[in-house]
Amino acid sequence: MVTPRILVPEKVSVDGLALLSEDYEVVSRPQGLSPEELLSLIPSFDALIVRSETKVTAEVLSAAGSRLRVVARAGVGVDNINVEAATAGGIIVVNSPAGNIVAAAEHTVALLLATARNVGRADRTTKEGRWERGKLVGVEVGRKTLGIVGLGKVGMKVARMCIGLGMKVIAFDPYANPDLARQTGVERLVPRLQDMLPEIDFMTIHTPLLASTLDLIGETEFKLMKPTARVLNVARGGVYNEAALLDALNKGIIAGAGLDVFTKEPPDESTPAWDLLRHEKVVATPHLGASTVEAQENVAVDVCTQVAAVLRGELPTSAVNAPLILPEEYRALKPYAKLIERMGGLYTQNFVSPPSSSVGVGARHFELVYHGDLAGVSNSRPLLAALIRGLVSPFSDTAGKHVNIVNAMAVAREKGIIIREVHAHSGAGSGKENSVYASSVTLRAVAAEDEQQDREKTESVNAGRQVIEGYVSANNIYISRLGRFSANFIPEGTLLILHNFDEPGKIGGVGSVLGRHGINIRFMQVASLDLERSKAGQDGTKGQERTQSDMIATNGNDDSQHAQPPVSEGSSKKKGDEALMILGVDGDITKQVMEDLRTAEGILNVSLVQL
Ligand SMILES: NC(=O)C1=CN([C@@H]2O[C@H](COP(=O)(O)OP(=O)(O)OC[C@H]3O[C@@H](n4cnc5c(N)ncnc54)[C@H](O)[C@@H]3O)[C@@H](O)[C@H]2O)C=CC1
Ligand SMILES: O=C(O)C(=O)COP(=O)(O)O
Repeated sequence: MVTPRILVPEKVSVDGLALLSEDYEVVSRPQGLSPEELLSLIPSFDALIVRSETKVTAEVLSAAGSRLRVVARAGVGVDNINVEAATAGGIIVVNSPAGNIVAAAEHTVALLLATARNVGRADRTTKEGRWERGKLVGVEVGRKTLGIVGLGKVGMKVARMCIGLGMKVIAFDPYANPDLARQTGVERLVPRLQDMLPEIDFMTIHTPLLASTLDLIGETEFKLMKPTARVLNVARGGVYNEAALLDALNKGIIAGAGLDVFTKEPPDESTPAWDLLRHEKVVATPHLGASTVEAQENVAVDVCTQVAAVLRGELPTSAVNAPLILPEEYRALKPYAKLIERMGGLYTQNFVSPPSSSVGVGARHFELVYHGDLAGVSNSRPLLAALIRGLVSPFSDTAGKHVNIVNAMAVAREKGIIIREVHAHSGAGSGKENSVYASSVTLRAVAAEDEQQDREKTESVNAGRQVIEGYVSANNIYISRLGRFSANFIPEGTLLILHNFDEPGKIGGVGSVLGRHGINIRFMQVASLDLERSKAGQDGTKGQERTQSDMIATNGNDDSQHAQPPVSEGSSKKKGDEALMILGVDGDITKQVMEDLRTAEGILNVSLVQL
């Protein structure tokens, strides 16, 4: 038998590699490989172990052919790996979700203090022979307010450490577990990003880099901050818009920045990061967040153990692209799992992430109602796992996608999500329009018990606003209801969902905005207000509750998209005048496209949904 070969084109701790070298041939190139070298070497390897510098593109994965079985990321972020292409090629991607989080959090605190006390400049000028005490007066962090964006594993550690430094911590993360945040001492979880901006003295970001977090902090956000505010980034370059950050520092809109990560690493002269690195008000480090002896041992041991497992034909512990459904359940449940996962993704992106740059706060408790034939499903775990994956994925590059039937409950608990399953044995479908389908599913946000006193919230939930219904027909999946609107579309690809007044000219207006930006429209549909059910205030499900799962999710909020339109006094607009336009599009939907759509006449709200 040929000995499996493992390529390691980065510096990975020998403690991990030692676990592999006895049984496998390990080819280590700690200086790195050029993209061309990687392409030519990869076909003769069974496993690839990388950190953040190697770009594992679709081209690399296709050049690998059928021999490559596993790509391991000795760290957290997998944004340098094309996970979709790996999944399509049957290649398992694993990472080390927790091995370096202490290191990343400590580095954040190091940058916090260095930024507050001008440590970088002081060190440089002192070495140059200057003694500039008067120019280097800093600020204290104790009793100051830190705003954390992204209260996941690293964010939570930073919160604990900074509370220890005497800081007041507030946070924004639509998918944070509020109970855990409270127990940790986080004073407040704000429902919208901009709510915290005028208040904070320091900001630190700990989100992954996703379509929804790219340029999360730009010109508008910096302008809302105090001129004394300082910002930190030990997550990923691109979450702060680098050009806007440079401008904010140059114009004194904010006071300083501590940066470990950049859009291009190392930055070259073509990026604003080049000037940021050299800026007087910036303390910069070359992506050192995870670079401690301890963290490197942890992540190396973690991923090398998993690589060995995969090469032995076993399942790894932290697969980023693990299967959702076991093969035997695959055929019967696959379309429903796909439908429910998409409904979860649609929920999060349509109801939780309203179109404005701010992201809202999602519901914590859901009801998942199986109608018709599906009500008889005996093992619904893959369906629940699909829902968790759909709800969580838009906010995560790894946690969401690695949700599978084994770990779904744990992920749900971590996020504070609770899902109540209802098996509706009232014939095929309970809602009027569902009755034509053999099986359909309703996902509805419900008020959590501790929110029952909150009358407004309870009413908004009772009004049945955060509801999605879908069905499967001939193995295709469809959405038949979105909020208060009856619809019929395939939840796939990039969708723009526009809430508007149903008046002539809307379609032309939206078409011309998209045309101007070179966006191709694949399909378009107008969903009208379902007045009957809207009036009833619910979807009338009279399901017989059969199982109750102890799971789940996030913070309740009303959905802005389905709030009443701003009908002015004397206006002739009535409830029935609202509609949803659902467009399937191809092309890059930038912030500018969203802004232009949002400001188009008669448009009340726009969501960008990627499924
Ligand atoms: N500089 C370095 O060397 C290191 C960087 N990292 C990076 O730090 C980041 C965080 O890592 P973890 O804490 O392990 O990830 P995590 O997945 O545990 O936490 C991320 C959190 O961000 C939240 N989030 C997602 N989108 C958001 C949005 N639009 N607004 C607010 N919150 C949002 C999620 O709900 C989640 O709670 C990752 O990008 C990772 O790659 C991690 C380790 C070392
Ligand atoms: O784990 C992560 O996400 C990191 O950013 C660490 O990157 P590195 O392994 O040090 O290249």
